[in-house]
Amino acid sequence: MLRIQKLTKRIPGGPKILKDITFDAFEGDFIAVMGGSGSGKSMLLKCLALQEDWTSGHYMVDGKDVLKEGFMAKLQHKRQVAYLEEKPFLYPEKTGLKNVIIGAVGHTPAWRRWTGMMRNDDYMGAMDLIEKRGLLDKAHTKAKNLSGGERQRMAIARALVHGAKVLVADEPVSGLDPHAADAVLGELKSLCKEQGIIVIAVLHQGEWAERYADRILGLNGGELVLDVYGRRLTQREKLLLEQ
Ligand SMILES: Nc1ncnc2c1ncn2[C@@H]1O[C@H](COP(=O)(O)OP(=O)(O)OP(=O)(O)O)[C@@H](O)[C@H]1O
Repeated sequence: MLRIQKLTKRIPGGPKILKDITFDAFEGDFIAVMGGSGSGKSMLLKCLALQEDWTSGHYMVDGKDVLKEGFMAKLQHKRQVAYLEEKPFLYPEKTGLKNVIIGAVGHTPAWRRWTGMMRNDDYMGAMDLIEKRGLLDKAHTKAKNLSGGERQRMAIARALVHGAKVLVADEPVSGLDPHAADAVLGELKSLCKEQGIIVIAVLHQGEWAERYADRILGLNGGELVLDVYGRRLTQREKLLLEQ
């Protein structure tokens, strides 16, 4: 379980970008984050993935505040939170499989990334993840020849290769056609329901959020202005995100 208490982020010498954000997330939750441009959505995900320092707040993971723990505990938490970018980088000349195995910068020794050498258990683990994403027939296809949706699903496999329990995804379906977007979001949903992974995804389109997420968090000007469970947003709530 994650408990985010009063997360505040201020850029040194600049304004507060996130202000006292507080919410809990439980195993298997699919949480959509919505808000206008510049409302702080990406910064929230980066803070959750510990890619950005918090100015203040408490980040409770299974009862412990990871911000107060030592370097190793922070590193361990970082490994448990996978960060999926809007357009994840895959090495275009390498196969989907190799990308899944060696692409996770920071988790794989540099010499193995450069040489592409793989251990048998790396291979089996990656193939298993690829198969679960329904991409077995694409495992040996070069990344440059994968469709946008396939690339995104391959990137999901890569994000999970180190056993993440939380997946934060920044606009994972932006630029995809509706069919591919459905496949990606269906994939994220099944990770929540079947494996208990917490997914926190920035989704621009309300209809995706309403169809797939259990809960919608709304940001405006760095503040949490909405926390809505299992229902469509009202017109008034939609306006809160725009003002
Ligand atoms: N490193 C930084 N230095 C200064 N300002 C920053 C920095 N990172 C983000 N910001 C500012 O913080 C605010 C929130 O940024 P963020 O990227 O989280 O917005 P967003 O909601 O994801 O927007 P969009 O939907 O347009 O991607 C913006 O005003 C942005 O300019």
